[in-house]
Amino acid sequence: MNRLTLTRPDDWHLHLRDGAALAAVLPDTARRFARAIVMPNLRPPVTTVALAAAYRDRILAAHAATPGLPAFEPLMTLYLTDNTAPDEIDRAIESGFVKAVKLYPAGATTNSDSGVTDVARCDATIARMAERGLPLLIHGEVTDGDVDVFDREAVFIERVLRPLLARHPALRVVFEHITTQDAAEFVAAAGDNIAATVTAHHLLMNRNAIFAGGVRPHHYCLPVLKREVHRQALVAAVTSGNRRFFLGTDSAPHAKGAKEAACGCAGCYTSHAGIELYAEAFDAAGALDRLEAFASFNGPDWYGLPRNASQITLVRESWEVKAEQEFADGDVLVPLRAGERVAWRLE
Ligand SMILES: NC(=O)N[C@@H](CC(=O)O)C(=O)O
Ligand SMILES: [Zn+2]
Ligand SMILES: [Zn+2]
Repeated sequence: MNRLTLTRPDDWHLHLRDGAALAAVLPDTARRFARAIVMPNLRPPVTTVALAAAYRDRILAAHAATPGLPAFEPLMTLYLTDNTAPDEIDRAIESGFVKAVKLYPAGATTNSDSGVTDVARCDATIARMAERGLPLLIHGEVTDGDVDVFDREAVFIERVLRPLLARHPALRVVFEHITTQDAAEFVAAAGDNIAATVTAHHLLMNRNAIFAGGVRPHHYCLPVLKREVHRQALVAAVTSGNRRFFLGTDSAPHAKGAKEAACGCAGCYTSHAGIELYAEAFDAAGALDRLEAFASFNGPDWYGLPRNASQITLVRESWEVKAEQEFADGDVLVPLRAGERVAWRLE
């Protein structure tokens, strides 16, 4: 197969940032994806429906400022804090544009300082979410100092996620950017209320990529890349036909200077090849026929939204990724595969 026409996909986990950075990265997403679940980890975080409405307007303005882009709908999220009130959940549902609430364990990842210190403190608010069917999107890593960084996701399942679901069995959860066999098996064994997003970079790389010939800051993201056995388990999960796994790029742009530093930021930028990289991963697994469900059907079906009506076409024709691309504040960003080739091209 050298040409692949798909229902236009959606990105169920995306960082668009704000201001000039937003304007710089949004076109890459809008050329490929009709909708995206937009992460709320701005500074300050998007903690209320009012802040989400204003952020949504800035995204739509950035979209309108680039002529010729296909239509794009941002699906907004709220950043859960220890102080998020149950009423905010009602307001989120009434808004129509807030589709989920995001749980960042405090200190787990980029801009998570205002995150949740102990999820039990949020029980009343989470109970309201379970009652009203608003999904909780989870960055599933513990931050306890006694836990090895490569084990943070697996330990999160036992210490936090299972107890949370025991308290709220009807809660709808997306286990975000899963990176381990443990998480893939947990989701596969769970009920219909539990789903997961998987990034392209976790399908394509294992942890060797962080140290290939020297330290590679542009391959550092959270949760960090894992062993090959885990990468294989993720590929098996997304190509299994299970409808509770769907596409979420976790494209997370940072300025080049912030990545190439003594203490570099976590996040891989992948929106420039947001669907093409997944095509490579599915192709390598001999499962291109499963890509459309993963990229374009499973997400909207789980969220209860219509599938997109338009299509995109990918061709098996390699192209070279730019060494860097425009970002913000006079700095550039370094996209994944910078200076190297991607095997599939968007027509
Ligand atoms: N994935 C990352 O490594 N970074 C994300 C945050 C996140 O999704 O955890 C970011 O906002 O930069
Ligand atoms: Zn995360
Ligand atoms: Zn993310």
